[in-house]
Amino acid sequence: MKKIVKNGTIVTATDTYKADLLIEDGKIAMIGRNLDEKDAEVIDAKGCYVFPGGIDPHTHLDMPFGGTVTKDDFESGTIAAAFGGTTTIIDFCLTNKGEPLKKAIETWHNKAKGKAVIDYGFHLMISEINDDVLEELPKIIEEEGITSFKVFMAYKNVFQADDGTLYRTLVAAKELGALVMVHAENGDVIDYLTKKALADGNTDPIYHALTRPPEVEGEATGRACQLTELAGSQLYVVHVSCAQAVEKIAEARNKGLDIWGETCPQYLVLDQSYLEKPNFEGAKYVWSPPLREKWHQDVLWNALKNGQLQTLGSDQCSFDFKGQKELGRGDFTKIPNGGPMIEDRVSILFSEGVKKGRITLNQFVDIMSTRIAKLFGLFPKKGTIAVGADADLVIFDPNVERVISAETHHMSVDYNAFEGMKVTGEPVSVLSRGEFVIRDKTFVGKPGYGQYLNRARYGNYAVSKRDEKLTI
Ligand SMILES: NC(=O)NCCC(=O)O
Ligand SMILES: [Zn+2]
Ligand SMILES: [Zn+2]
Repeated sequence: MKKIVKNGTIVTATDTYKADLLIEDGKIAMIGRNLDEKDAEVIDAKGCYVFPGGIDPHTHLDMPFGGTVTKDDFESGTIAAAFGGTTTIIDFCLTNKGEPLKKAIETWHNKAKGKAVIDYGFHLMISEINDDVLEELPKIIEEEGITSFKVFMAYKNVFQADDGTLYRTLVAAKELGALVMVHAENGDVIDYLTKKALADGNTDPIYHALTRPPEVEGEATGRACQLTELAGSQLYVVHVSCAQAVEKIAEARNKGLDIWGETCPQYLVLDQSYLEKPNFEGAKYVWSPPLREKWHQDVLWNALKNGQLQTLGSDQCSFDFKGQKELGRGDFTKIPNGGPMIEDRVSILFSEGVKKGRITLNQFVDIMSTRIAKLFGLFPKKGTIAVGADADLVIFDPNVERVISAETHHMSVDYNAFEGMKVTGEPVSVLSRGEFVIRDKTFVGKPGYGQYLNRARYGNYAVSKRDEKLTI
């Protein structure tokens, strides 16, 4: 059945205006004033903004890590995402050295299939580059539409790749039309500092932050930028947390390099003192890079405002406090790294960003949706409100005030990192390809409704033959 969204204010990355939207066959069919309501279900968006659905470019659902598995899987994780106004996620597919990449991707498809309630794609972790990997990569781009590769510069002896692997990934990505993503922290220095901290008897959660100082993030970010320049390739730095990393990205962009930066809500509103909470509660705030001293928050907000950073990912990687974070009692290196962020990403950006005058409404849409769609080969199918685009829509009440809490959130973890935080604004209804997933703040979606997204190549490859099929 056709649907018409009426009386709302449409907001895109460039425009804010009052109009109705006609939805047909899951797509936006018409935008205009006083559209004919005949045979259509009318959705009243009075007093609300109508945004393109949020796109979360950074999630870890159902991921084994730190001797356990993230609590949220593709079902609970995508339901929580939808409640928060996100209609697309891109999750990280982990790979194992010596194993075909295709096998890892199959594993990830099996995790998501039948569970996701919104659309999803995958990034692919690159842990080694050899002849087998180089032979497989073009097929993975062609057949799977995975056009972004992730290299970890940290987590020594777990995920960490060496500089040669990063450089060769950058070269391959340039040739193939893919975007290389880096977790930029100097894993070798962290390894030394953590061993030293433990040897000195420093085992509390705060030492997670103290052994990963901002300089190790700045150094790795700068190194990744230099290697990108050398390879003539393109780079996306995930979860930027500090001034030192922003500085390196800004410097590289000023040189004209094709380098992008993402930050996360936790770095914008929480600080290092959270790791000092008593009774081991600091463990709830252990993720990498760690929370920083408060002054870094202003640097990150300014970077979003002036375009030095361009996107907001959640880095959703949730572990219960009880039984999971607690694995690290007496040894902070055993606390599984990560936090539950998928649900509050959009609301925090709106409340702390738009409502507090740090970014504009249109920048908000760009940062949480449009730019991400463009960088990761989903635009204009996703990330905007335009005729022909998927009807992924958020009807958002900008004035409602509420308090974030684990008691009311929809993630399956036993705490919320933003517990007690007052925010203004909330998604009322969320549609994915024209169907309600959230209706009047109630989940009405279906596990398995979410479709896998075969994404277009990066940048100028967007005109290639395969991508023409994806372009509307
Ligand atoms: N961020 C974090 O601590 N956990 C998820 C894995 C990663 O992104 O590094
Ligand atoms: Zn990371
Ligand atoms: Zn991550």
